[in-house]
Amino acid sequence: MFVESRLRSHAQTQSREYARISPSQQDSLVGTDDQLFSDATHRLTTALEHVDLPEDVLETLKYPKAQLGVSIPVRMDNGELKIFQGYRVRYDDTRGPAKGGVRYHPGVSIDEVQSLAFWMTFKCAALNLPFGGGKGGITVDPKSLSRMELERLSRGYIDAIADFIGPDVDILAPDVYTNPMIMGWMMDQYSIIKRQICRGVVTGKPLAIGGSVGRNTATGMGAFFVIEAMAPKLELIPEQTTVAVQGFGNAGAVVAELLNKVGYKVVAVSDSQGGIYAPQGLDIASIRKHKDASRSMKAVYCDGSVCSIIEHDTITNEELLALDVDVLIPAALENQITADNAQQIKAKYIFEVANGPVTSAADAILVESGTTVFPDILVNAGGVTVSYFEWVQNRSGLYWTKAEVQKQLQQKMVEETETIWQIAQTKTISVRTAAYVHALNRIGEAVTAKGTRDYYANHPS
Ligand SMILES: NC(=O)C1=CN([C@@H]2O[C@H](COP(=O)(O)OP(=O)(O)OC[C@H]3O[C@@H](n4cnc5c(N)ncnc54)[C@H](O)[C@@H]3O)[C@@H](O)[C@H]2O)C=CC1
Ligand SMILES: O=C(O)CCC(=O)C(=O)O
Repeated sequence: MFVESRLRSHAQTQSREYARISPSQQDSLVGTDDQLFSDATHRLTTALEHVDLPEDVLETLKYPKAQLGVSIPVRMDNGELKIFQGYRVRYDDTRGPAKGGVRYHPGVSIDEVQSLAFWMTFKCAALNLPFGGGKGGITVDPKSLSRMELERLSRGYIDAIADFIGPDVDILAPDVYTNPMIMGWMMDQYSIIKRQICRGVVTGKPLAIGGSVGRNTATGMGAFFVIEAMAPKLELIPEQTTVAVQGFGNAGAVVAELLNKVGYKVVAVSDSQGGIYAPQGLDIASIRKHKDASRSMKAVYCDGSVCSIIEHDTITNEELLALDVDVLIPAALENQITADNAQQIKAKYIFEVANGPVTSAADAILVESGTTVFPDILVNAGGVTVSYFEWVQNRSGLYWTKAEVQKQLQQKMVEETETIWQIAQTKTISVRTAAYVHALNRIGEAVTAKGTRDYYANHPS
């Protein structure tokens, strides 16, 4: 009875939100292609075998709490009106307001946003952040827009979703192809609508308007702390450890550079155009500098003011994934390692900096071939952890130093890595399943603490 009425409540929330979207979006919201989401929830089913939680908790977590699809009209620079499709999903808010980034990418769909919001729920619980999971996105190629068009689109998105978000409801942040500048526009637009300054509705903002130092590098740095915490247990000696990184953006470039700085041999890096490879190791700092300046993946070595470009061998993203390296770091998009290419993976360890880069079918193949996967909901959680610090700073009005942010981040990442590793060892389960078990136990505790909520059973309408 309880489960039924709770599910009815889910359905009512969703249909109210459906009413605000176009017929074509309704088709996509009900999910014509829900492969990614069913694959994401498969992880939950696996973890459930190792936790002792009431049926109600598990049933509730199979569905997003609320989802919104919007059409965003944007006046383009040439005078034409274009309509973009946007989404926001609040997956679960049992432990606190929903929290998660906004993605701008041509491949964004409701299925993808739902999956990303699902992962955020478990990520925030795994790290013990007082948040639930949310995510948003717009189906757009941001590289094809001018800066003014991008700003109009970002403000239009906030106009469309303003009633669905809030500093105590659902908090936005950057993800693929969004950045502090866009977060600044979003916070400003929300504040205009609410007629008051609302810093806490968006994290990853520019420092000048309430951002936190260290948020921009937090995802890569968090992943670095996870790898460093695991290195002694996995007997990884930096100078003897080769690394390949797919995706050279906010997350991938930072972890590649930090590893390189402490001696790891980063032999390959890539972006959406492909990658470069040097078996003797790349100088990541110089590649990053050049990429920032020219957007192309080349290595530049400078001696004083004289700089020269070194042409390295190029490789495709598929070739990068199959390199014979010790550590592989997918840091681009989901579904990169699937049943089709998992057999070609030679890396001993995969640290998932991207969300969902390894499918569950691939997971099973990797277990067979002896590759250990450290999951996204742990490895890339540094971003949302510093987002939490930013939200706390916005609420208190007291701003932390870079050293404080990094110290707190390191402490959290190392502590949860150790705990999850211990769960995996004790229960003889994969690190991914251990991370879900850890998160599920915390979510279960929160559900129990809130009581039975028999209100729903007594007020079925
Ligand atoms: N930015 C953040 O704070 C967080 C990001 N993540 C995840 O990390 C991943 C990367 O995100 P960001 O670095 O923030 O994005 P970004 O927009 O800064 O960079 C994305 C990078 O991936 C590359 N890329 C895009 N498509 C690719 C493809 N098909 N093959 C190879 N490379 C490709 C791009 O060229 C770019 O270098 C995503 O899965 C994101 O969800 C996870 C946690 C937090
Ligand atoms: O910083 C945040 O709130 C969320 C970052 C994000 O979208 C993610 O961890 O996937």
